[in-house]
Amino acid sequence: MKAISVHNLHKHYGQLHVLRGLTLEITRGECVILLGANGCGKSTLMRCLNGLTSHDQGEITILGDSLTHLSKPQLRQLRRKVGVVFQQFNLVQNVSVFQNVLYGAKGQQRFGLLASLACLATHELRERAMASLERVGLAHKAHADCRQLSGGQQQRVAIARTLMQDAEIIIADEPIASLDPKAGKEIMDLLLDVVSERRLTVLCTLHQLELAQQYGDRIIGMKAGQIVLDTPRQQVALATMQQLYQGDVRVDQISPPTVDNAALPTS
Ligand SMILES: Nc1ncnc2c1ncn2[C@@H]1O[C@H](COP(=O)(O)OP(=O)(O)OP(=O)(O)O)[C@@H](O)[C@H]1O
Repeated sequence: MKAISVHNLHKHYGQLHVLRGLTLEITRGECVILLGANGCGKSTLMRCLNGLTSHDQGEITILGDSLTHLSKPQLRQLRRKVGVVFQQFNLVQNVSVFQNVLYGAKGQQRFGLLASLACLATHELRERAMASLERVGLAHKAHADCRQLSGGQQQRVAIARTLMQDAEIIIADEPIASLDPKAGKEIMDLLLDVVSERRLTVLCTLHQLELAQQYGDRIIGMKAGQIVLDTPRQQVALATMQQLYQGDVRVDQISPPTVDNAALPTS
């Protein structure tokens, strides 16, 4: 079954035509890395997939449900199945780590931020929040203020929050962009471990081409609002991916996937 299906997607911001007939399918359980130069429309696509931004034309189907035909309550329900991890972590800064994770359960049992602050969560939810924090190695920081954490630790909290949410799909928009290389690799390792344990589907944008090759089952490349590269990671050469970032290369000049990759890891 397809986790994500996008057909002929268009999105404008005023006169700016950002997504230009984008079509994409992601099967359940796949880990897909999305590459593309600044401004090509990656974040806009991610936001459309999560229903945070509305699209102008085209069809998005998430876990079998078309976003176009959902009522607002149904959309809210569907959003719970799509966890998001952002570059800026998007944590509530003036509350504890534990409360941030608990907040991932919003929508379950009419549970929201106010309830998390007022400690109204059930025993079961609180146990799950602590187990999520343990899974990301931060149980000992449960009562710390998020502002006291490093960037890598804050991203761990964001991942724990998606675990709490019981998401089936994780959309990660440059999750390691603000981290140093070591912390970035640790976060990618954690994310991919969690994803494989729970058989989740991932769509993750990165700008680090070597990491894309290391972590993606499949690599897709965007240019000017369209998918111009779509290939299993074993079949993509670094040079092909680099073409996505060369400003003077037109969409129709991106090389097709090559199989000349003796130097690339195969697993
Ligand atoms: N809310 C908005 N209103 C107007 N223009 C926007 C808005 N969001 C994005 N844009 C513009 O749409 C284009 C695509 O932006 P988007 O953030 O999707 O690109 P991106 O590929 O994610 O870039 P980056 O790699 O820098 O994050 C850019 O030109 C951006 O300035």
